[in-house]
Amino acid sequence: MTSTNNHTREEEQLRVDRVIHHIDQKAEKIIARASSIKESVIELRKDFWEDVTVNIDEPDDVIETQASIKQQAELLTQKEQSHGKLDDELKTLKRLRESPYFGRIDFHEDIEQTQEPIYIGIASLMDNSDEDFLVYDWRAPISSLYYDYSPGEAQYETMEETISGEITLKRQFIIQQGIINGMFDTGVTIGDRLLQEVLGNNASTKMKSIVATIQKEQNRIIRNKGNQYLIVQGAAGSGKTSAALQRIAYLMYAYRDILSADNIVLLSPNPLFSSYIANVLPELGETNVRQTTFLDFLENQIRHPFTIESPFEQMEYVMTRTNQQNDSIRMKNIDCKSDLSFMRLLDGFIDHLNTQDIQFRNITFRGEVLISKEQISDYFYSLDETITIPNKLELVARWLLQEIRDQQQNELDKDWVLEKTELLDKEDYQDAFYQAQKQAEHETNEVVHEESILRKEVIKRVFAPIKKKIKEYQFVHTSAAYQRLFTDWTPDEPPENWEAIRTYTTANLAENFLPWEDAAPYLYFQHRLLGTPHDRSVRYLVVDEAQDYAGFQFACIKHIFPNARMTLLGDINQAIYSYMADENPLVAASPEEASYEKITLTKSYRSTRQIAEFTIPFAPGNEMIEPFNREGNKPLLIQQDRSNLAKTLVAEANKLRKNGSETIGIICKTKQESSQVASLLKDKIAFTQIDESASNFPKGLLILPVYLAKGIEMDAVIVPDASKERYSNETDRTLFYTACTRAMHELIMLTAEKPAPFISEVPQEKYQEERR
Ligand SMILES: Nc1ncnc2c1ncn2[C@@H]1O[C@H](COP(=O)(O)OP(=O)(O)OP(=O)(O)O)[C@@H](O)[C@H]1O
Repeated sequence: MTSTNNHTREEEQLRVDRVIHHIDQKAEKIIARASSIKESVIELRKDFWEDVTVNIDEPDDVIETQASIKQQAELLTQKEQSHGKLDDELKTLKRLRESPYFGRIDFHEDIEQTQEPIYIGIASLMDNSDEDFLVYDWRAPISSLYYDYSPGEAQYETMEETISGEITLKRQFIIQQGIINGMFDTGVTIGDRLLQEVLGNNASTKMKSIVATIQKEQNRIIRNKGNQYLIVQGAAGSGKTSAALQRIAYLMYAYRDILSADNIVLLSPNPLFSSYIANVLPELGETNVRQTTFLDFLENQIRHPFTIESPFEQMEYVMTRTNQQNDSIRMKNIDCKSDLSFMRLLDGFIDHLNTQDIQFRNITFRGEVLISKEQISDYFYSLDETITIPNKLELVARWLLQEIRDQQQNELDKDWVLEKTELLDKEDYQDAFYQAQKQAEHETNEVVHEESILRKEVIKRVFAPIKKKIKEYQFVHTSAAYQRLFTDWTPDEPPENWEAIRTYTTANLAENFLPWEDAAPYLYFQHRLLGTPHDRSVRYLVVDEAQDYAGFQFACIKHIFPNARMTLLGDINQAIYSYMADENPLVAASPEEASYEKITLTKSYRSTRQIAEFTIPFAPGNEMIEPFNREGNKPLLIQQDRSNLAKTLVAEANKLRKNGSETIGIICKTKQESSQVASLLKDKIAFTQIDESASNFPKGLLILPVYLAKGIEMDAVIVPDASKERYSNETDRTLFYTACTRAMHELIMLTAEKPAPFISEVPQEKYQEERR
């Protein structure tokens, strides 16, 4: 990599100046257009009622008035939308003005024999003639050259063809406030110098976009097309989350005519993480996609008012259990319900329900049973066995609605109906009057009375909630049907400990409580029973931290979104539960999948070389991990007396802060340990304790359990108890690995006893040791 000379730099700065001048001119024009639209919007709003013909004397006039209002409202919406678009354009120009581009390639096309410098930035910018690109969007097909090739032979794909040629120059820029502050020509691979700069910065409390330094292997993820499942296994800090977000931005660009932010759902591990990444897409000029956690998703989907345990509460149980509890029924329940074999068991139970045992609810009206659950059950089970349960339920619903319509007729002339008409409001009376008049014109034999119309209105309203419940299949008692699985049914091949699991689950259901491991099975059961109202708006699903989904949970997601394309990103080294490993999609991407591709990211960017070299020897998986070459201090292991813990933590935190660390995480194994450390440090140093409700984290000193630190990063990490007592088994290995790999620049571990066994797997020269 060579620094370019001053002359070239001046020329490049002149181009930046020209582009900025062009941006300013363009912005002025847009502002003028926007203000004229704004004026016309104000006018339209002001004169809205003048331009509308309002006449409600006759029914025909009412219809005309409605049409006129609709037309006027549409005009207003159109104008407001084009104003919104101009506003977006202005925002993009503002971002471009700050830093118009970050890269340049000179590409000599084989066929065209042309060579134009191509400048690449966060959005496209055309010249005045609207013919040539002053800046290419980083997602444009030609821009992939920048990420995929060094100078020399290169090619890129357009929609129609592959274009080959030669890159004769590849240049990177750091442009801030319109000034080139750094400029490098690259000979071999892109980015080292720029990457060094970027990665050497302090951690941020919000994730940043990486468009200027996307690496070739990351670009494969970002621009991946064609496969229904894209599975990314990547070492800690290899840029999985970053690649996922740039991929979303890429998809929104590449498929902009058919895909919007609403069609993409991102499943993230916790609210803290959601807010951590919330700025990336807006920074790139894109709208944020729908983000949810799996817990929120389950809470929204499950129809029974259960209290659902959070995954963190489950983890806390798993990690704080005593030795005697290792074999507890809770652990057995987790094993059983996380496994795909439980899904097969549920399928068997569903088959059984097809012939008997579904629980129904009475349909009541004014305190009386209108159609009893027994009648519903009889009707249901009289239907052909070969029809699926959801299809039979549809037939039942149709039958029930017909019964209700008959009942409506029966009730129509009763006295209570007339009494209720008094509760209708003025408009209803007016409506009834018009309708009566209109019908009278057509019906010659019969006189239509307003009263009968009003009665019908009352009946319609009173029965509306019942009909709604029928349409939502609320006549099925899903939770009672589920309960039968554990009380009245014996599977052909009961899982291990089935008796104990039955008792445990029945007790929880009686309390309306779903432990975390039961939540996905219940949702799956609900979907299989009632049918899946496929959310067709979800076209892409991106699942981050995918290693933390049990086999069952992932299969449930696939069942609910059978047509969505999915990108699953995770790191098996950071999986909390070892039992999930064999069924996790990251490990066992099932070959029977229609179309899947697995990409492995091995280069780790977050931590200094010293921290990465310390963590690699005890990484739980066998995947290769390559540290990025950024220098720092060796990790420090401090052996000290337990009574000195508070003193050492305060001293180390202060030292780190003095040396430039802005975000320092004291990462504990559990919430319990976090609370102990917090009470120890109270009044001795300022800190923020992060719990699972946190949706933001500030700079400074943070105390948090490792499972909430997933996906985020800090300048410095202190592990307050790295002893063998705290971290010993294989699950602890992944937790310890996750904690250490959150550190960008500094890693300090304290122990009062023998250190965690994994540390002894690291060659002694890879860390420093101190006794205090
Ligand atoms: N190409 C890149 N250019 C600049 N920075 C990068 C690049 N790739 C990754 N990084 C940086 O490396 C850090 C780790 O990235 P990210 O959080 O996306 O990794 P991850 O694989 O999701 O990590 P983990 O699994 O440990 O949570 C971030 O600070 C990110 O900005």
